[in-house]
Formats: sequence, structure tokens, C-alpha cells
Amino acid sequence: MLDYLSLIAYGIPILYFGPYLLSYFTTLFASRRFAKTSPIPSVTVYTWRDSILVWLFSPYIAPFFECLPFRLGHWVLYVKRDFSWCTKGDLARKEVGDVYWAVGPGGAQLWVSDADLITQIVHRRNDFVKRVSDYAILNIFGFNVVTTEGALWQRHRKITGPPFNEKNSSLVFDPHRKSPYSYPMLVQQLFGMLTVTPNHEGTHAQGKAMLASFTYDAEGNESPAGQEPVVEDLIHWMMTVTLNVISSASLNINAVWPIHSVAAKNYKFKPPSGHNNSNLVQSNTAGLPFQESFDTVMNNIRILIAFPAWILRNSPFKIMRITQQSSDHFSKYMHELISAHKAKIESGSTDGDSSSAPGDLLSSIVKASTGNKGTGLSEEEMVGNIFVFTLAGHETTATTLQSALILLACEPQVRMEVQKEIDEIWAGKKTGEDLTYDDYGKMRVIMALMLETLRVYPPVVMLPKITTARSSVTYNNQTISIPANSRVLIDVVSVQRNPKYWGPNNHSFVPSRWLMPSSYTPPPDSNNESPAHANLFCPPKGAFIAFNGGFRACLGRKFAQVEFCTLISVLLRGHSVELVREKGKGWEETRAKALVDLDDRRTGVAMRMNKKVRVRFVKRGMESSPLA
Ligand code: HEM
Repeated sequence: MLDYLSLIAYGIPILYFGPYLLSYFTTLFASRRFAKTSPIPSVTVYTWRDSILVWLFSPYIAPFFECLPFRLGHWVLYVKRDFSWCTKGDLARKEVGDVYWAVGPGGAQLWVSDADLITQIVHRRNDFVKRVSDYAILNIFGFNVVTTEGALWQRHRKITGPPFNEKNSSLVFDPHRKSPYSYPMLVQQLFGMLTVTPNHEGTHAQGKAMLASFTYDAEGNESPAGQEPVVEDLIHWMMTVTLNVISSASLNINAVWPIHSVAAKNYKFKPPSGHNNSNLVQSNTAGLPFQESFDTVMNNIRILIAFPAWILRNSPFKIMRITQQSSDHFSKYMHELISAHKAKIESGSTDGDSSSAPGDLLSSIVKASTGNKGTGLSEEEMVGNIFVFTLAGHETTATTLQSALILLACEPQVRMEVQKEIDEIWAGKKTGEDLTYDDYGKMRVIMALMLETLRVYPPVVMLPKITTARSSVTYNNQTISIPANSRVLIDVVSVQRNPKYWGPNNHSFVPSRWLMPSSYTPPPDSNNESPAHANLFCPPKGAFIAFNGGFRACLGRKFAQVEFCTLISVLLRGHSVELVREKGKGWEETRAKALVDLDDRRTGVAMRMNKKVRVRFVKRGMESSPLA
């Protein structure tokens, strides 16, 4: 009897942990042996990097390891969650350089923050593929352009890409030109926001309505200058405006700005009579508006992945039930819309002509897929793409706007440069005229602000790839061999703060580094990050990778750039963004704290700030921050 018990007591753990330990040691030793044969330096780590436990607990246990004598626990710094962000690339740069192997259980991973090597990787689509398993969470509604690779990805990109093609942006100003894809309301939507007076009645007046809600009092009247309300939750409002904009572009949904004033948070703005917030009568009457259901899905996406629908539906926890309900709503909205579009196409009421087609992403992909079995997208894939575009298209832009506004509040000198540019644009206009797309090219300082914000605070900090077969690359005039199935990680933070490309002030926020004189000639092998703007600094290819590059470059780059510039011009034309001082604290102290909070981030879907920085939009001329 005792023998049986002993067998169970020892046998079960051995059976359970045996294969784990075997794999741990064999892969650790094999990767160490491999690294010794490579000319690239290496660091050894003693835990699986992709383990959820490491992700969850490493920030808390790392300090104990760091205290161990003889630097025995130093390796933990290389596996700590968001380690590259925490060290801004300096740790690896100092100890192992711009390219190194991280060897450990699970095999060797190549970490890259060298611009030339990054360029090779992003342009070799067949050798360095996206590690799609890292994106599985985004497949929740169906495969899509972000989560697929190879032929499947090509099919998704071919269908979803054209509406966001930068070349199409001019179509919106040439209504007589016919194209199967009218540019998706982008510029109309964004500039439309500016043409409506801020009385909240216009559904497109997002920028102005948002500014009004930042500057009106609780009763909905303009606040006396200097007494504007405090914007406590800047990211929430940036997410709201970018979600409204992307929903318009991808689904033709006209959303209403939800509040009159941040001073009266509970006062919900009522849509004008006859206005349909979701364009979907059935689903809308059934419950949540699109934005609310999307928000809930996005914020609780891990719950949706972890539990089957029937558990969530019947859960005693409200959050689980609401999450499933929102997911059902989102899916229902999408399927209703797709059916409506399909019905129109089948009845012949749209003919592929831009003048009759709504021009949003969904109608484009339904049109491109209907009747194209094999090359088109299935209904599930269409929903998957709308979800991922909505996600990719708003969180990244929102965090960039948030960071930029806080930086402007901390750097009044930069804010004044931006306002000077806005004033110059308006000086050339007659009374009653509004901004037009031609003005976008004049927004050089604002674009420099965006690019510099993205350089120092990129929303996507890591680009994971994997080799399909043994591959070789060139680094420092040496040929480096990379085994098949090796993970290759492009370290966005590290390359964008590498002094080799950005000089000794690599960690400082200096938008003017992007503004070059008219005599500027971009060096060879450099990249123009915004061709619409003259004389912008062109960094070496691969040194600025915030929008990724090569084949898998961001589809919404231009969209995000136009959106950012437009919103900044609306917000700062008549107002200045300022930090809210806490009682008894001076300007320098408040600014120092805001900069620390700005730096305190962690990755969710995109990298986000952990804390909130309170700001206020004060009438120009009433600023209280020092001007130098
Ligand atoms: C500041 C704003 C933005 C930043 C920093 C950004 C950054 C990126 C990055 C780094 C990637 C590559 C991700 C990866 O491969 O893991 C990406 C891909 C993508 N982005 Fe953006 N993005 C922004 C805005 C947008 C917007 C507004 C849209 C949609 C309108 C969008 C749509 C996409 C799509 C569809 C992809 C996948 C492309 C593919 O794999 O073929 N992004 N973006």
C-alpha cells in the first residue's frame, strides 16, 4: 500500500514536471551552445520569456533578484515585463549592443535595435514572418489583416488595403472622379468636424464638440477665461474621439459627442431627434450603441478569450455577462450591416461607383468580397477586419494624442511654436473660411510634434517575427546565421532612442529635430515619415519604426497623421493646454511629476500610461505656466 502511495506521490509530479524540466534544460543548453558559435553577443536568461507568470509577476520579483550577490539575479532585468521600455534600450546597448541573442529555455531569441538590420528583416517577408500566435487574442471575431500571414494575409491586405491607400486621399477633393474606392470619408470626416459650430448639433463636430466640453461649465455655457474645468481623464476623451472618427471611416457610423462639459460628467448629450447613433435600427433598439459595446469588448478582451460564451452569459459576475452581451451586440451590428450591404449589391442599387457608394471600409470590403468566392473575405473575416481596424485605428492614435498634449503642457515653448503655425494657417484665410485639406501640408510643426511623440513614446513597442527557415543577415559587415523557427524581436523603443541615429539628446523630447531648412537634402537610405510635409528630417531607414515598415507597415499611418494634425489644430487654436497644479505645488514640481507619470507605462493592446495627468484647456492669453 505504502509503495503505491509513494508511486503516486513521486510519480505524478515526475510525470507532470518531467517533460517540462527536460525541455527547460535541453533548450537552455542547446541555445547556449548555439550562441557561442555566433559572432553576435548574448545574454543568458533562466526563465521562459513568454510565460504568463513572468509577464504578471516579473515587475514584483525582479527587485529581489537584483539584490542577489555577484549579480546572480542580473538576468532578470532582461525578462522583466516591458524591460526595454523600463531601460529605454540603455541596458542592452551598454552590456551587449544593438543586436544580441537572449538565450534561455525555449531557445535563442534575436533582439534587434540596429536600423540596417531592421530594414533587412521587414523587407524579407518570406524569411521573417509575423509570429501570428502572439496576436491570436485579436482573432476573436475572425481572422483579419493583423493576425494572419502568407497567402491568407495577402488576401486580407488586398481587400482591406485600398480604402486606406494614401494615393486615394485626393479623391475626396475631386468628387467627379470615379473610383471603386472613394477615400473612406477620412478627410471629409476630419475636416467636417471643423466646419460645424460647437453647439453639439452636428454629428461630425467631434473636434469642436470635444474642445467645447473641455471649456464649457457644467451648465453648458462657455467658462470665463481662466476658469475652464479640469480634464481629469484625458485618455478617455482621446479614445472617445478617435473611436468616433474610426467608426465613421470604417462603418459610416455618425456618433454624437457624448457630453456637454467635463465639469458635468453625468450629463449625457442627447442625439438630435431623428439621429441614429449606430445606423442600425434593430441593434440599437436592442441595447448598447456601437461605441459602448466596442469599448466593453476591447477593455475585457481577455475575459472573452478565457471563457466560453455560455459561461459568460450565465456568470454570477456582472462584468462577465456585460462583456458577452457587448460581444454579441458588436457581432450582431456587423452581421446586420454586412447583410444590408450585400442586399444592396445583389439588388444592383450600388454599382461600384464612388458617387453612389458610401465609401467606408465595410462597404468596400463587402463589395470586393461579394461574388468573389476564394479571393474575397468570408462574413466572419469581414467582422474580424472591422474589429481589428477599429482597435488598431483608435487606441494607438488616442495614446499618441494624450502623450503629445501632456508634453505640450510640460513644454510651453513647443506649444507656442505649434500655435504660431496654427495662427499662420488662419492668417491666410478670409472670414468664414475653414480649414481644408490643403492646410494639412502646412502643418509641419504639428507633424514634427507627432513624430517626436511617437519616437519617444511609441504605442507599439515590440514587433515580433519568426524565421521560417535558416536565414542569414548582414550586420556590421558580418554574415549572421539565424536558425529556423528563431524568434526575432524588433525593439522599437531601443532603436528610436539609439544615439547612433538620434544623437546625444536621444532621450529628450525635441520636436524641432524633425524641422529642416529648405536647403535640406535627405541622405541616401533614409525614410520620409510624412511625404505631405516639406523639409522634414528623414531618419535612416529602420531608425523610426513606430508605424512598422516594409510589407507589414501600418495601413492607417496617413489616417492617423491627418487625424492627429486636425485635432491638435482644433484644440490649440484658441486655447492652450496646461498642467493642473496641485495645492501648494509650484510649476516645476508639477511638471516634474507629470513627466514621471508620462513615463510610467505598460503594455496592454498598445502601451498605455498607468496614471492620469490632469490638464486644462485655458483661453489663450490666460496661461499660467512660465513661457520659457
Ligand atoms: C499613431 C497611430 C498608429 C500607430 C503608432 C500605428 C502603429 C502600427 C504598427 C506598429 C503596426 C504593425 C503592428 C504589428 O505588425 O505588430 C500597425 C499595423 C496596422 N495598423 Fe496601425 N498604427 C496607428 C494607427 C492606425 C490607424 C488609424 C489604423 C486604421 C485606420 C491602423 C491600422 C493598422 C492595420 C490594419 C495594421 C496591420 C497591417 C498589416 O499587418 O498588414 N493603424 N500599426
